[in-house]
Formats: sequence, C-alpha cells, structure tokens
Amino acid sequence: MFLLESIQGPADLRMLPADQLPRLAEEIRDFLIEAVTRTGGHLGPNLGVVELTLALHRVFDSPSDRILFDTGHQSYVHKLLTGRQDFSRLKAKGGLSGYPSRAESAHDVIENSHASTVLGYADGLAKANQLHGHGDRHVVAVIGDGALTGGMAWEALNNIAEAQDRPLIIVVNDNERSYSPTIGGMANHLATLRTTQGYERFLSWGKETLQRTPGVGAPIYEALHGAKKGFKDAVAPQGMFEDLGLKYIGPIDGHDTSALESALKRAKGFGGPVIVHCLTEKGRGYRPAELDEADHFHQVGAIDPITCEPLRPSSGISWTSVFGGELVEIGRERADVVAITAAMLAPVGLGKFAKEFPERIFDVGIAEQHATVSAAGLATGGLHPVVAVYATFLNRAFDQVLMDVALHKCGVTFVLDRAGVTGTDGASHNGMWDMSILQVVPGLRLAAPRDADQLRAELREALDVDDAPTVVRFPKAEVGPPIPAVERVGGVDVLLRTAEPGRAPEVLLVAVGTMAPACLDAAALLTADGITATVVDPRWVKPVDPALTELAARHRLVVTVEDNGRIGGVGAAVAMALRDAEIDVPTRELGIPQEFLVHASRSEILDEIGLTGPGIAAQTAGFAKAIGLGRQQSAARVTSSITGGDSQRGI
Ligand SMILES: Cc1ncc(C[n+]2csc(CCOP(=O)(O)OP(=O)(O)O)c2C)c(N)n1
Ligand SMILES: CC(=O)[C@@H](O)[C@H](O)COP(=O)(O)O
Ligand SMILES: [Mg+2]
Repeated sequence: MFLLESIQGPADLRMLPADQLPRLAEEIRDFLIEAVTRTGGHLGPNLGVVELTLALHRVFDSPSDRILFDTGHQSYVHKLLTGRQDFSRLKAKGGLSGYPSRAESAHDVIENSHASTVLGYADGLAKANQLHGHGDRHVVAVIGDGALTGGMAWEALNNIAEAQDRPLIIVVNDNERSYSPTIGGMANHLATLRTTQGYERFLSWGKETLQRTPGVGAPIYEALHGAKKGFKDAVAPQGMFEDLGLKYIGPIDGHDTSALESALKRAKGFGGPVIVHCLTEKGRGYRPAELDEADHFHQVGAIDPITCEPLRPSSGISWTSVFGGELVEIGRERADVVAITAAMLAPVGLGKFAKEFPERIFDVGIAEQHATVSAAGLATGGLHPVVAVYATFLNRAFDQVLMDVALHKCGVTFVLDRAGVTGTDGASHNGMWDMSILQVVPGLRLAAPRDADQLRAELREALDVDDAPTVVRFPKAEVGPPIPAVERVGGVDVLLRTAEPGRAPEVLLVAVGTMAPACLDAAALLTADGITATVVDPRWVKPVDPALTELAARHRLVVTVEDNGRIGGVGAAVAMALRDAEIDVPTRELGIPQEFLVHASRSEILDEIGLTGPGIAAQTAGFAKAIGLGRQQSAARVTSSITGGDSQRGI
C-alpha cells in the first residue's frame, strides 16, 4: 500500500503522476476488500467509486470546493484520500463512521444517510457561494441512480435548473442498482443513455482517426458527430436533462480516471448546472461482489475475503425473516394483501413474498412518500397493502401517513424493521422516532411484538384492520425465545408477578416489545431489593389499552420501558392516559435519550443508556426508593399486609 500510504490528503493525490493512478486504484481496492471484509460495511458501493473519487479529488479542491455524497455509504474512498486510513474499527464504537462525519473531517458535509438529499444541499451551497461572491468555489454532488428515484432529488433538480448562471456539478454514479437493479422510468432513462456509451467509444475512435485523415476526415467526423446527437436523441432521450435546462455530459466510463477527469474539468468550467453521467460497476474489482446477483455486496458483515463465509455466523433467526415468512402464509390466505418496498426488497424481508406473488409486490424505488400514498390508493382500491420500510425512513412519509392514509381511514399496514437502536449505521439510522411521531396520528394503531409468536399474531391483527393505518415494529436483532403470558388482562399480557399472592405489588413494569426480556430480568433483580413488580406487555401500545390504566391503579409506581426516544413515546402516552383517567400513580419513562446517538453496536448503546435488565432495575429501584418503596419500607409493608392496613385490592 505504498502509494496509498503516501496520500495524506487531496494535495498529495493531485501531485501524483497520472500514470500511477491505476496502481493507486488497485491499492485502494485491495485495502477496501481486506479492511471491509474484516469489519463489515458497504463494500460494493465503495469498490464502484474508486476511480470516480480519485478524479473528483484531482479536479476539485476540497474542502473549499464541496464534494457531497448522497446517502454517504459510498464515502470510504473519500475518507482514505482525506487523511483517514485506519479502518480497523469502521462503524464500531470509537472508530470511523460508515458515513461522512463533520466531526471527523472538514472534507465531510452530509452525515445523514437518508437518500436523495444531496441535490438539495448542493442547491443551497451553490446559492451560498453566489451570495458570498465565491464564484471560484465549486459544489459537486455525487448521487446514485437509486437515490435519483427519490422525490426530493427532483424537487432540487427543478430548482437547480432554474439558475443557468449558478455553477453546480451533479455527478450521477450510475451502477444500475440500488440494492437490486434500480426500477422505474428514471432507471430506464439512464439505461437509454448508457446505450450510447458504445457510440461514444466509436465516436472517440472516429475523432482520433478521422481528424488525422487529411481533407475528408474532419467533415466525416462532423457528420458522424451530428448523427450521434440525432442518434442519442432518438435512442437515448437525454433531452429530459437538457429540457430541464441542465447541460448533460456523458455517459462517461466511471472506471476510466482520465475520461472522468476530462469530463469533470469540462463540467468545472461550464459555469452553470451540469450533469456528468458516470457508468460504474458496484463491487468492481472483487469477483464475488461482481457476481453477487442479490446486491453486489451492497453491505457485508465480517466475512472471509476468499470464501465470503461469515466470520461470526449468527445462530438465531431475525425478526425480518419471521415477518417475511408469516406474510407469505398470509398472502396464501388473502388475495387482497399486497406488499410495497422502497428499493429494499430483501433487507425488509419481502423476497419470499415477491417470489411467490410477483404480481402483488411493488418496488417503488427510494420513495417512501410515494410508497405511502400509493398504499392509500391501493387500500382505496380494495386491497390491503403492507408497506415494509426501515423505521427511520418512515419519518420521510409522516405527512402521507397522517393526511393520506389516516385521514381517509385507509387500511394500510406499515411494518417497520430496524425499529429502536440499530447502532452501527449512526444517528440517522436508529429507529427511535416512530413511536413518538405516530402518536399524533388519529386512528392509527401501533403494535410492538415481544417475540416471534406475538409478531405473527400482531401482524395478523393489523391486517384485520381495514379502516385505519396499523403499524408493527421490531428491531435489527435476532428473535429471542418465546415469552409466554401468565394472563391476558384486556389486551394486555401479564408476563410476571413477583409479589406473593394476596400482597399488593409495588411497581408496574410496562415492557414495550423487545424490552420484555430486559424487564423480566429487572423484575427479578428488584426482588433482591425487596421491591415487588408486575411485568406486562401491552402488545398494542397505541391507543393505550384501558386495561393498562386499570392495572396501573393497583400499583404504586408505573415504569414504562421502550426502545424509542423518550420524548412523546409510549411512556408519555401512558402517563397522559393515567392523568386522563384521574389515576394518580407516579409514572417514570425509560427509553432512548432524545439525542443523535454516536455509532456503536446495539448492545453497547442499550447498555450505555440503561435499557438492560440491570439498568432498568437500578433506575426503577431509584424511583421506588425515592417514593418510599422497597426494603426500607419492607418492615412497614409486612405489618400493613398482616394487619390489613391500607393494602390495595389484590391483583
Ligand atoms: C430514504 C432512504 N431510504 C432507503 C435507504 C436505504 N438505502 C441505503 S443505500 C440504498 C441504495 C442506494 O442506491 P444508489 O443511490 O444507486 O447508490 P449505490 O449504492 O448504488 O452506490 C438504499 C435504498 C436510505 N438510505 N434512505
Ligand atoms: C445505507 C443504508 O441505508 C443501508 O444500506 C444501511 O446500511 C442498512 O443496513 P442494514 O440493512 O444492515 O440495517
Ligand atoms: Mg446505484
């Protein structure tokens, strides 16, 4: 890695003779394969942008020129070239983020990994440059073909095209894939542009050869070039970009650094909005990735670089696979059930459903807002759509959930995978928002299953609701063992009572979804503190079940525990329900601090924020003792239970 190690910043790269770039690209690929197979990460996307990122940092002068990456998962090469070559703890606690990070470098701008935002940032930064009179500074936005299917990209393009005098360079990194092949009219359009590539090569040969031919050479070339324009307009309606008022350069071989530098220099000098359309290959240079039909190694876990076998095989089954399997069973029973994915068919578990019901699956691209409104349409048309997205990405479709699905009382079921702490993908990936923002949606019902059986049951219950949105949410984790209920009170499952029969329990532990195992552990630990507890799983957390408020009335303290932000979550809703029912029992809410969490593993973060058995027990004991419960009261409590003092109704 001699050459790569000599690159401590873009200036070093720009001084490198062009004939050493192929070797540097090779070293970078070797580095990525070795490092990312060891830690896990977005191997495919980054192998695909090696030459592109080299060309970007040779033509532009970051950070005074801003080089922006959409989604940011393809910024590893950018990091390598901007002084960050220790990938030993990539995406791990204390290590490099898997996305750009302003805390890591002045070269980084966009940290949030929600797709299709880069053109918006670029529009704003270009306007800022213009207002500050920084005409010499360039804004370069790198956007994937997948991200281009997001509506926000088109909102930005509409504005960017408005100002013909505002320099802005859009680099389309077209590898024909999101995870799987990119869908939709945009992808088809890009495909037709790709077909001219062969024509481009033929023309560049023609230009070299014919222009060397004295006399007839030049006119023949011009005629051919004219034909090309006609051909491209006929076969490859690039007119769309040019009709928008955007200069189009391409398609360019995205692995030919010289061609890339030439195109980027032309774009740099254009003085207005310009698109450079680059053709790249996801996973380039690593045969297993190139051959991987699923997603060209979009994101890999830690794997053996030779065999591609996981270095830490997981033994359990994921929540995602339980959902995917049950939806196939439901699909066999109900022809009205259809499914929608936003460019993440396999990651959200819809692969089996798609295989068995190809006409009942819709991949809308990275377009969660459209997915939601289209679902409202499908429901209005008499079907029951299941919209499967990662919890954090539903944020983008909040208004559509509220004003399209809920307002019209549409029976749409949202399945939110990666709910709660995800961890290693950083702050923008934690699914810590849904049980807060969805609280305000009238009529919406939300379930948080505690185990596989409840996931199957609650998914079926959700699909039985045809006049309101329903939500089922679960984490990025393996499903634990079944957690049986000892009793169902209303819609609430009682999981454990530690108070002896006839004695009033003190704490009601409300375990939301996958917090059940930790709450059961906490109840056992509280016993050692002389604090008795009842652990319940509300199953459907919105609306709050009246049975839960009745149970609360029989306890002296209510502690809710959720894998969601504390603000406006289930705990807040339960506390309000108790107040509304004039039940004056103190409540405490345990959850994720309302902060942007720095990347680390899910277990490390849960431990840090106290959402573990010991953490919940310690916090609950503190709350209990502060109001006189627990061991110091145990003597008095024993007396009152014997003398029938102010004991409460038994459970
Ligand atoms: C709003 C949103 N939805 C879904 C995702 C999940 N996601 C991450 S990368 C990716 C595919 C991006 O494809 P593309 O833009 O073509 O980039 P490539 O990986 O091909 O380089 C998706 C769907 C996301 N990051 N943001
Ligand atoms: C960049 C992006 O949004 C996804 O690729 C993200 O990395 C999801 O990873 P998991 O599918 O492992 O949760
Ligand atoms: Mg792509």
